[in-house]
Amino acid sequence: GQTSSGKTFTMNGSGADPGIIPLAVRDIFDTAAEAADRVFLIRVSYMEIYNEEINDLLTLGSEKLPIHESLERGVYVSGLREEIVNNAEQVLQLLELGEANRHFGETNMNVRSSRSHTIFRMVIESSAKHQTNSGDAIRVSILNLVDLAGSERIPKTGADGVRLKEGKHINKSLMILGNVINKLSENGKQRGHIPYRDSKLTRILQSALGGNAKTSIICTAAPEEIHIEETRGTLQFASRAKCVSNCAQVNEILTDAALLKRQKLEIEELRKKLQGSHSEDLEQLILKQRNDMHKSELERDRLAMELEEERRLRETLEHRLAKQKMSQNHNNTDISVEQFADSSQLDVLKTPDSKRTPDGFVASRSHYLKDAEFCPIPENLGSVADEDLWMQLNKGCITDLDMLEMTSDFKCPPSPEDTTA
Ligand SMILES: Nc1ncnc2c1ncn2[C@@H]1O[C@H](COP(=O)(O)OP(=O)(O)OP(=O)(O)O)[C@@H](O)[C@H]1O
Repeated sequence: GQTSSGKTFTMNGSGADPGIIPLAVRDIFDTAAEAADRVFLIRVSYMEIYNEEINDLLTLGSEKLPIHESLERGVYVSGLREEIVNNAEQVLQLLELGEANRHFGETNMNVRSSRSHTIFRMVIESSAKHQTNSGDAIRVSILNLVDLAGSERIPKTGADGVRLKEGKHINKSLMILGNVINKLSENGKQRGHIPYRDSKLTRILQSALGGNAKTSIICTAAPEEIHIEETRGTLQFASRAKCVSNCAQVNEILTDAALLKRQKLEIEELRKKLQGSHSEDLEQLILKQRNDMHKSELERDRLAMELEEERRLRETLEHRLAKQKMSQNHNNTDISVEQFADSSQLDVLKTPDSKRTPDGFVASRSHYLKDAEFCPIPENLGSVADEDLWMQLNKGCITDLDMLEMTSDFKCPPSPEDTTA
């Protein structure tokens, strides 16, 4: 608002009618007292920007403090005194001290015109009294209560000399504040560069204007018609400022211990999630491996049974061969087993067509020895061999009798029917 429209009065008020600053201070301490589960540390500072220079209002004779910027603290005024306070009264006393140090000047429009912008700052830190799952996080809030010097028309204020110089600085910084607000109120992509650095006021209030902050602006206007231009300008500024939208979040600072504790919790949660997501896959894998193992066991049992069967068969045959050999040794006229050295002949022992007798073996198979050389018919038998007699003479060594019929020496006796005919 223009000069003498009531900005300082709105912020400070009077004894009987306290302004925003004393009301806010009391409110903060009341709220802190209600939050029984948290401990608070509150610090205050009070500065003014006079002729584009920063003065500490809580330190007598302090002038021209520089602005610095760091990753940890952001933009800050170096060397500014910060007082730790425990109650509202303490703060109000400091405010009084600051007011006494502030630059005021008499103009045609205001006998006690603010010739500087002031920033009263409260830094409120809090942490949980008792340790919680979220660790020892410290919440940090900063409350800036700003009283601007009023814009002024030089002819109206009648400023000259020092007042004129002050007025120029005031107007310039207010114009830059207007530019910053205009830029911030533009659509995100069209915003472009925001000229925070063009004035100390906007630089210090950078985070409060367009950063992680909630900002309230009170505009004051003089009702007289003569000030209509200034009132119009004030209202234009207000309508632009309404378009700025910020996104405020809770600021937390973590101590090393709190950070470690949080990270441990996060790791634990992630581990649980990881186990949960893999358990189904693992179960399926285990099930498949069990099935495979079971199949392998069945196959192994089957092979073992086959092997056992083979072994038993082999033993039986070896046993028979041994017996047959002994039998052959006792009867030289019998066919010797050695005659069957040819493996193809030995194979007949396994053929299903073999006529099995406990002590005998099959001498031949028709498809192995087509001429039946294996079974010379004994001389005393003549041309016809009776099956029983053949077996008797051969001591159990029987041959394929069907094959005998095909030998050249074998003459089949005529059947009784044929003889009768
Ligand atoms: N609401 C109000 N009730 C009573 N007095 C008021 C009110 N608003 C302003 N005043 C009085 O008007 C005068 C000018 O007010 P104030 O100094 O607050 O104006 P300002 O906008 O801060 O001016 P400047 O920009 O020049 O500092 C003061 O004497 C103040 O006490």
